[in-house]
Amino acid sequence: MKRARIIYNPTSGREAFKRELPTVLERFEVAGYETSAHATTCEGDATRAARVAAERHFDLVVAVGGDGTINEVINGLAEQAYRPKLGIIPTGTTNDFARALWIPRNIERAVDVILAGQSMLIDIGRVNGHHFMNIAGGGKLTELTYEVPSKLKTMLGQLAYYMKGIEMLPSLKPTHARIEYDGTAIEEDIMLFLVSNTNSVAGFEKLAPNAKLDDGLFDLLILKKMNLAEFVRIATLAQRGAHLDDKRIIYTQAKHISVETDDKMQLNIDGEFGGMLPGEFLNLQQHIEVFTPENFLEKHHGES
Ligand SMILES: Nc1ncnc2c1ncn2[C@@H]1O[C@H](COP(=O)(O)OP(=O)(O)OP(=O)(O)O)[C@@H](O)[C@H]1O
Ligand SMILES: [Mg+2]
Repeated sequence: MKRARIIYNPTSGREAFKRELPTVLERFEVAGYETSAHATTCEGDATRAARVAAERHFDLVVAVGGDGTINEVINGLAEQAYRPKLGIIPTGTTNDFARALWIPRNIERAVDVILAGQSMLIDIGRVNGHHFMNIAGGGKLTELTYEVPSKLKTMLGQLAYYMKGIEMLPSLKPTHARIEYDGTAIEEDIMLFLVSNTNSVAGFEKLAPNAKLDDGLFDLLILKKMNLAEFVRIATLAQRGAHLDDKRIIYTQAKHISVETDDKMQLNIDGEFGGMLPGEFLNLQQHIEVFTPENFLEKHHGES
């Protein structure tokens, strides 16, 4: 019999999962999985639980929560020689990663996707010993993702980011950076940089339009030095993916990226604080096998 481990964060965004847990367990059992569940108790607990599930050779690990929980689960799996397949039930606040994979937010529908059994191997990133599935980056504005309190995100959604973003605008200033990507070296005064694996970032769905989940490459987006008005204009353009032609933007793809800055710069990993730069980013190609909806796979295969 196949074995599944459900790892759920009881504190993520919508706290409705616990009520549905018996139904979900039942559905996995009926589908032929011997299934157990673990409620996370604190930060880092999902990483431990996922590592144990890999060591015990579970067939399937289901991450239930937001991007923070999925990131922790992936960090538990990534260094293991045997890695269970990954199912996702998005019950977080923003759910960027689930959105990028077209995984439905409805719990029953998300279970349907896992039990339908269609999966793909996706790339993940590693920087300074931490793994990420969505995005990493640096620059004052990227601190938004963890500066905005969870409660406010739940109440206001995207609006919470805008409010906090506007508050931070006056403090944005460039720093001198040395960036190397696959053998090319540049030096620039930059506002921020993003190393992305998916095209869905903090609600900007066209920020890195060429990002593919399994090509072994990151999309690297760099915003050069600019004044406030230019910054606001580019942010507006980015909403509809019209920012890439601007001369203050560098947009390229690479497998290996390193970034070093003159001023202290925090590293953001999948929306959480990830220590300080410098950073060395490496793409681990097709490293995790994740269940996705059939229509997403069709779109994906159509493009590649
Ligand atoms: N029992 C717990 N009590 C407090 N925090 C927890 C507990 N279990 C897990 N956590 C932490 O909660 C953090 C936030 O969870 P998660 O990212 O899943 O939800 P979210 O922030 O609401 O969603 P999103 O990231 O999609 O906006 C995780 O980084 C995790 O470390
Ligand atoms: Mg989170």
